[in-house]
Amino acid sequence: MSMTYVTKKNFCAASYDKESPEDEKISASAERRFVRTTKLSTVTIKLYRLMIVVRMCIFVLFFKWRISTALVMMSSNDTDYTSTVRAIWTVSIAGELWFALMWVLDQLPKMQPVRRAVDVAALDESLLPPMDVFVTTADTEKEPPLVTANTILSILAADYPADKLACYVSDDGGTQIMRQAVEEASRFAGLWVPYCRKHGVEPRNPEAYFSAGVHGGVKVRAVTRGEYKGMAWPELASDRRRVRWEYEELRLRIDALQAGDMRRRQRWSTASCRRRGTAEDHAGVVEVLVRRPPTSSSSMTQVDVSAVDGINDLLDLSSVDVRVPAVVYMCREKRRGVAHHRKAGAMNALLRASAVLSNAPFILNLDCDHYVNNSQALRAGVCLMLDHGGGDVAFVQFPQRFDGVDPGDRYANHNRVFFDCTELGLDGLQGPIYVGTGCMFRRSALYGVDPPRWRLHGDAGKEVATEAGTFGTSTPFLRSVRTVLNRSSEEQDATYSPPCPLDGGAAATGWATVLVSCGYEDSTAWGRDIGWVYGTVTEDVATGFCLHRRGWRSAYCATAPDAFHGTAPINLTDRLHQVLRWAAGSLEIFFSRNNALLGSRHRLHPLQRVAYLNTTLYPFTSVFLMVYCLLPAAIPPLMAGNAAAAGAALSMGAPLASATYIAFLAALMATLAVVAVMETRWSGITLGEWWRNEQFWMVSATSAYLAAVAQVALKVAAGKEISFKLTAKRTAAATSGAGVRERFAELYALRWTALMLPPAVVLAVNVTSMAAAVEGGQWRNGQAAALAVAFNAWVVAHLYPFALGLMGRWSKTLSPLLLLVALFTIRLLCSVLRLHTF
Ligand SMILES: O=c1ccn([C@@H]2O[C@H](COP(=O)(O)OP(=O)(O)O[C@H]3O[C@H](CO)[C@@H](O)[C@H](O)[C@H]3O)[C@@H](O)[C@H]2O)c(=O)[nH]1
Ligand SMILES: [Mn+2]
Repeated sequence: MSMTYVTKKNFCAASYDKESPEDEKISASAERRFVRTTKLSTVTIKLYRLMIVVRMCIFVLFFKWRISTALVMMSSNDTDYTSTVRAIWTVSIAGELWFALMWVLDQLPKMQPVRRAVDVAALDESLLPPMDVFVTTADTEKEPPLVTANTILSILAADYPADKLACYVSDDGGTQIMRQAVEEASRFAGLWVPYCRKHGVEPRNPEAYFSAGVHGGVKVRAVTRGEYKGMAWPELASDRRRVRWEYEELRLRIDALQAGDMRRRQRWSTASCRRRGTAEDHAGVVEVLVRRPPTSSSSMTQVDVSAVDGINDLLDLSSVDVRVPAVVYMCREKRRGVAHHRKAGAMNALLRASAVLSNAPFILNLDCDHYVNNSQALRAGVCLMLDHGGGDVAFVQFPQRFDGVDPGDRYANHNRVFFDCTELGLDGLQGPIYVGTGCMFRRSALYGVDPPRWRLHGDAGKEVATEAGTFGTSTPFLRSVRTVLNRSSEEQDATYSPPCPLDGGAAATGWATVLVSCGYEDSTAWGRDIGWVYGTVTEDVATGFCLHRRGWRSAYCATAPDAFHGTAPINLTDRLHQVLRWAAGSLEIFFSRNNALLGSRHRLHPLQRVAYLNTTLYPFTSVFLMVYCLLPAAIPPLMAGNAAAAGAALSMGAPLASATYIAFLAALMATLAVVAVMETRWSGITLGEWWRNEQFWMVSATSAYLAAVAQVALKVAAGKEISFKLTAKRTAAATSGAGVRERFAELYALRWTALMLPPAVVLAVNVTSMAAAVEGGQWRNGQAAALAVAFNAWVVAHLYPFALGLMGRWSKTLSPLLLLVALFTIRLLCSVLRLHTF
């Protein structure tokens, strides 16, 4: 089966591109070509680059003119108001400079995209390396166990050798119901996995598979005879019916578990005494629920897994591989008063526990709601890792795609501009930024070693591994680290067999339990130099940055169909909390030792550094935006009683200069639009998606980003930690069968009206003070007014999704209120322009 995957390839600066002797050795021994790369050099991309350069030239001319005019205005004014006039000009120009800078930081890293096709069919079965998949879950209320169970099932059923795959579930909530749910899922896997293999069904998440076609409006994915990939078409219908029946049973059982748990809230008891534990205080547990199956796939007989008891009565699986990959349940120890570092802490615990159980050279991380949507996804990631030169790739980031977003995507959940433009653009440099779920890692990279091309003497990792001060004191773990670091990248494929059989032996689980105890990381380098990075709520960006800074590359892997699917927060409360967390986390990174401007001058690609600067600075724009929008309104009160000074502060003086200003404004807007159109052309996103993104950016900038700046200011000044508020994951079941209106009912809740206040106040104040100025004849020159109105119109236009959310009934048609706002803006613009011609 051959599938075409389109992504883009990493290129570092030419000087880095020299192959190390080790690389040459590898290429000589095996000509590995799983990835085909072509530089994008269409007319569109050339025009795109040209327009970016043109716009940057316009910036230069604009600021030259703007600053010189300002200097003239400031020097010719010697009234009592000189300092105020000066301050207003300075603030105003500072705002414009910031907006220009942020645009440049955002655009530059996108200028060199390349296209990459991954050839999964070329990847021989024997080359597939062992893979550990980490699933994180933290709260059974916000993250229903059924969702996690489905994710686990999709992983177990992925098209990957069962003896090379292991699924680890981290339960940060420490609830026994989660463990039971994982066990239920593992048991059902005994039926589900062989069924998927027999009929080649997709997607391999039972909930998504069985509900395809149930939801109105949601894409239907029923297999037709033409697409059928399995081995017994006539049997498909009856097998499907039986498996569906069993799945319904599973669903009822897990729902019943959850209903029962509501009353009892059973958690693992605390470590210190036999008290009942809480989410923040409970013992560490590691349990192998399904052991690793025997290696030989020729033994098609049933294996020793209780899960498959009696399945031959249900389906004919006589010629199907019925082996199920290993499943491990893990709950790290937590104690009150001891920092647990949120998801990063959970990932590090998983990294260590898996090291003594299976120690696979590659790791895939999926949040509990992100399931495998394309069963070949794991292989696609492996292609990028094993390709010639892939030894320098620390991680492969897949785009995040979401189910069940409202058809209009009014809160820009799909994030297409980020994934399809920014991440793709970065793939042409040193690689995409790590943004959490759907990311495959090279284990050795997480142990803090240099990538092969920067490794001077081949085995720099050896000394690191022996230091208990770096990795902690567990001898079995140090042994496993040494195994990983001494293995060359060539050996990280299938020629390597896992040292630990994952047989559920007491010794190994005992070691693992020690490794997930909460004191294990004390006085070690965990969270700083190795593993996932602590100190920020966006551990993903920080971890990726540390890897890139060491000289590692990353790769972007967009597959068709999408590799993984997850749920997105579709109500505004959750969405804004998510955006707030990302913004606050970014600023935390900016104020940490992982600031993009610091360190490793020669290993980080210059434009990669620019991208990280942009990623960690963007929330500040909200402050400039608010000040800039409010400024024109603030002038008349500041200048009360002195119309001449107010005029000086507001205007550029001569009408000729004013015409220049309008011309600049038009040129800047036009080039912005052209660049956007070009971007949609080369990346394949639609103009609507681009616009939605702009709109939601404005919504966030006038709300969540401001809050993030405040939160981080509090952290920097008073040390107040930023919390990780989990996003609620809905079950598809909760919404199945309902109409679009009911399913997105939350969107129409009026809860967030308060958020409309800041922009509404800005608009109202500006309009009132403008009207007053117009009446008083103070504004002989219309520039400041035009500026204020243009900005207000921009803000209002961006609040469109908001307005739609508030007025659900008219969401499909043009709402009367919006029409009113538009008319009002046009009227104001007309009067300002007329004013200008006087
Ligand atoms: O103490 C914690 C907190 C969170 N999680 C897990 O972290 C994941 C992400 O949480 P979610 O609420 O879904 O956040 P999102 O904003 O949807 O996630 C994005 O942003 C996060 C960083 O802010 C990344 O960690 C995620 O991988 C990325 O998908 C979930 O699986 C949680 O179970 C834990 O395991 N322990
Ligand atoms: Mn999530």
